[in-house]
Amino acid sequence: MTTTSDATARDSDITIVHGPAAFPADITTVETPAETPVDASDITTVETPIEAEPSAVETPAGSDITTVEAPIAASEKAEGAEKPDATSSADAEAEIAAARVAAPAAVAAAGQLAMLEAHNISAWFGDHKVLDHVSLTMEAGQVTALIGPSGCGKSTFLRILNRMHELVPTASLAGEVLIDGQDIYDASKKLTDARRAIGMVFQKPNPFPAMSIYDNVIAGLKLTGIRASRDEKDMLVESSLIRAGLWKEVKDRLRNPGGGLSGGQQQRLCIARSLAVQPRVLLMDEPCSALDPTSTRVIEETMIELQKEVTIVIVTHNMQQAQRVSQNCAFFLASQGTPGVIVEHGETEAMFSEPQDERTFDYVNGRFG
Ligand SMILES: Nc1ncnc2c1ncn2[C@@H]1O[C@H](COP(=O)(O)OP(=O)(O)OP(=O)(O)O)[C@@H](O)[C@H]1O
Repeated sequence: MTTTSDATARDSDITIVHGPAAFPADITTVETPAETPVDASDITTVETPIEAEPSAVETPAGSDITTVEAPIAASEKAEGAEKPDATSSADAEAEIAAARVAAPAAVAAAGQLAMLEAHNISAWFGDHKVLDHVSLTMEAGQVTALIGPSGCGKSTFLRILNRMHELVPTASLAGEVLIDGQDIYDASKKLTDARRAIGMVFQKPNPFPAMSIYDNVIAGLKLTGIRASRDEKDMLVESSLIRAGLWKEVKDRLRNPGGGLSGGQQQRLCIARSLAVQPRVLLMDEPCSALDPTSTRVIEETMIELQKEVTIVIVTHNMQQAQRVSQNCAFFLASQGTPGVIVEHGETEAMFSEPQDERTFDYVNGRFG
């Protein structure tokens, strides 16, 4: 057990992790061109190298210098922000951090479906407790949907599952997250291993807009310094885009900028980018909330295909979506200023047709939230 936080006093017998201390210390900033065609505000602090020429983003041979800048936006949000922007710089930086640490070993681990377990997770932002002893098993090869009203801690819980919560300077947590029985917060485990194995897709698509579709997919490899031949890269790009359900639409324009794709295509490009580093779990934080119904349907179909090879956890406010894509469901609630808890969890079908708790019944039937 590690204890690195003043939160220790609250739960002295459980793992506490705090703030950016565990963040990689070595920093290389990568800049996004200011004139990016789409949503540059979402990603400007994850700065892409100059004009996004593929060669320009190559990590120097044999080096391990590419990493992420401190989570500036996170500290700003900590000052009373009601809800963090899901596509904040911290998010994008963390995604790059995850990509950064991908290693050939991760590729070797691919194909094994992973079970994720959260035990007694409590979480704080400063003194504000936002989750209270939340436990949930996310079954291997299945989609688990996290549902509940705004502010009940779903995103916080999701970010704890791959150690992104600690990017917020005021954040602390207690509890355990196990991937196939291994605690990702164990002192002997690397932060980077967790982010490598457990990928994340955010609410708004955040590709590098000026970078080509091809280079967006393999951005993680470049940033990690993983060496691959041109043929290997070609195969990885194709397989990742196929798995993300985007290949047919882009195979003839792989050198076009990622920012030129539609919103739904960009989100699938981000999924492909996550898949390229071979995660065993994919966390998706309202991945369709910025998309039109057609794009949403395509992403949902992609998720249904992907669950055969990657365990998926999705936060969604869309009850129909939860029913369409998930086998299991957890209903979070934070009533009247109390920290979020899981009121009920189980098979999605049962949760919607025969909920055991009246509050679940009311929520899934649209009576509040
Ligand atoms: N960076 C932060 N700093 C301070 N408080 C935060 C931060 N992020 C979230 N919170 C607070 O934590 C609580 C849980 O937020 P969280 O985003 O996890 O809820 P949510 O259920 O995902 O909400 P939504 O459905 O609106 O996305 C809220 O009270 C929120 O204001």
